[in-house]
Amino acid sequence: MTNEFPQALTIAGSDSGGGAGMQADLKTIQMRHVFATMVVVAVTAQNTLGVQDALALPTEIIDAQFASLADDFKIRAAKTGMIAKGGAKLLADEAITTVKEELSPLATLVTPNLPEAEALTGLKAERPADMVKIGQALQKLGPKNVLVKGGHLGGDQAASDFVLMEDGTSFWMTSPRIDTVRTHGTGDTISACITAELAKGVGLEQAIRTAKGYVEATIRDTIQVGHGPLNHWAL
Ligand SMILES: Nc1ncnc2c1ncn2[C@@H]1O[C@H](COP(=O)(O)OP(=O)(O)O)[C@@H](O)[C@H]1O
Ligand SMILES: Cc1ncc(COP(=O)(O)OP(=O)(O)O)c(N)n1
Repeated sequence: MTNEFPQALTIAGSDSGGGAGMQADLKTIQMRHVFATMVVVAVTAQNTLGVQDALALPTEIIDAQFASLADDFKIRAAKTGMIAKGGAKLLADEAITTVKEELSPLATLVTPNLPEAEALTGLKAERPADMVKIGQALQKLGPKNVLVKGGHLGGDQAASDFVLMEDGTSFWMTSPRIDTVRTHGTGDTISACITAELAKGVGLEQAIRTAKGYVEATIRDTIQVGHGPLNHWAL
């Protein structure tokens, strides 16, 4: 008997520009040699400059997509998320409470950027050390593991992310900050890569480290498309 090919799920919105959302997830998961399935929850009119419009899909068609997948696939890891870096309103205010109180406690890992972490905890990060307190506050909401992404600290500080694991251990992942504004889709890309690695059976810490390396490569190896998407072919 052959081993079943690893399968992962992304529950996401569509980005017409192909740089973030479910398109970034699909490209990333494919690059990790995992079969990607998708539940589309919204459609956005978007490009690498920003989000121009968005429409949430009716619950019935979202439920139908889950039912279709359940009938056919053996999904080993799933991800969701839809708040954009630029502050574009992809999630209704009342949904933030749902994310906090109902979704977070179910998660193996949450991967907020700093504006998202602030919305969830009320804590602001001005320097890397503040990210430790944020990680601890987030873990109290119930997710087992927390990855606080530091891309928004800006300035000349390195791109440092803080990880707090279920057993209380923690580690930093630091990479040189690449001097670019072309980072649209980085949040989706790092979490999709983690999801794909988990679907393959890789341990969580290794999956997170692999994803940090992959997202750095997608930012560094630029391609001439529009105003500059990530390069999901990067290795
Ligand atoms: N200019 C950059 N150079 C290198 N890595 C970056 C840069 N900007 C973001 N990153 C990395 O990309 C990932 C996502 O970053 P972040 O901007 O914090 O989240 P989001 O894309 O969700 O807004 C993190 O691992 C972060 O360290
Ligand atoms: C449809 C859709 N979903 C999610 C995002 C957010 O993507 P993310 O990688 O977190 O951040 P941006 O770099 O895209 O702001 C999105 N833009 N679109």
